[in-house]
Amino acid sequence: MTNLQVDETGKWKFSNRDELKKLVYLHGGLYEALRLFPPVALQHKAPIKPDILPSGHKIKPNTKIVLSFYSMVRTKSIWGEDCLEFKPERWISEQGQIKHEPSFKFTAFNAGPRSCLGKEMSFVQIKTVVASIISSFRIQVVKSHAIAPCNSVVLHMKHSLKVTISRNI
Ligand code: HEM
Repeated sequence: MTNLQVDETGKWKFSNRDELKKLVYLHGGLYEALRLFPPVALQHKAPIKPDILPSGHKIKPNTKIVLSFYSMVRTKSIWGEDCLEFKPERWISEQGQIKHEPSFKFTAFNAGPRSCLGKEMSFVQIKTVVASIISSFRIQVVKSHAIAPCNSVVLHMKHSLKVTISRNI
């Protein structure tokens, strides 16, 4: 295992997954973004035979149950009083290590046997790309820009995201 390295142009170099695991705050920021804005914001399931939900509700076969992941992350009983806040620290333990949450609580990749097969791979890619970009560029959201979610199957931004980009000196 090698340390994070900076190449001759000042950019970070990553040669293996262990190095990416050291970027704890980046991990927290990415998980927090996916927590508050899960790309798959709604999910539906239907039992093939009669079932009883943890709430006690009896469900007939083929009844469609819609789960709102978008609402779950905004529920105090699940994520706490500060559930609406963007807090990367939520994902960092007191020892400064990455903190894990059960997949039935952090549902951005779904949970159970049909959960996302690309979760680990997507984080390797996202972390590598984001770390490379922010080591070279400074990105700031345009203050007057209205940020709003768009009604669609996959959650995306109604007015896109306007930013200014400048080179890190
Ligand atoms: C941030 C990135 C990603 C997010 C948030 C995400 C989220 C999800 C979610 C919510 C599901 C369940 C969909 C459903 O049941 O309706 C899913 C399934 C799946 N994802 Fe991802 N995904 C991501 C990236 C990827 C990547 C990069 C790959 C492949 C390299 C991938 C492969 C799959 C596959 C194969 C399934 C179907 C699993 C099954 O049905 O057994 N995903 N993903």
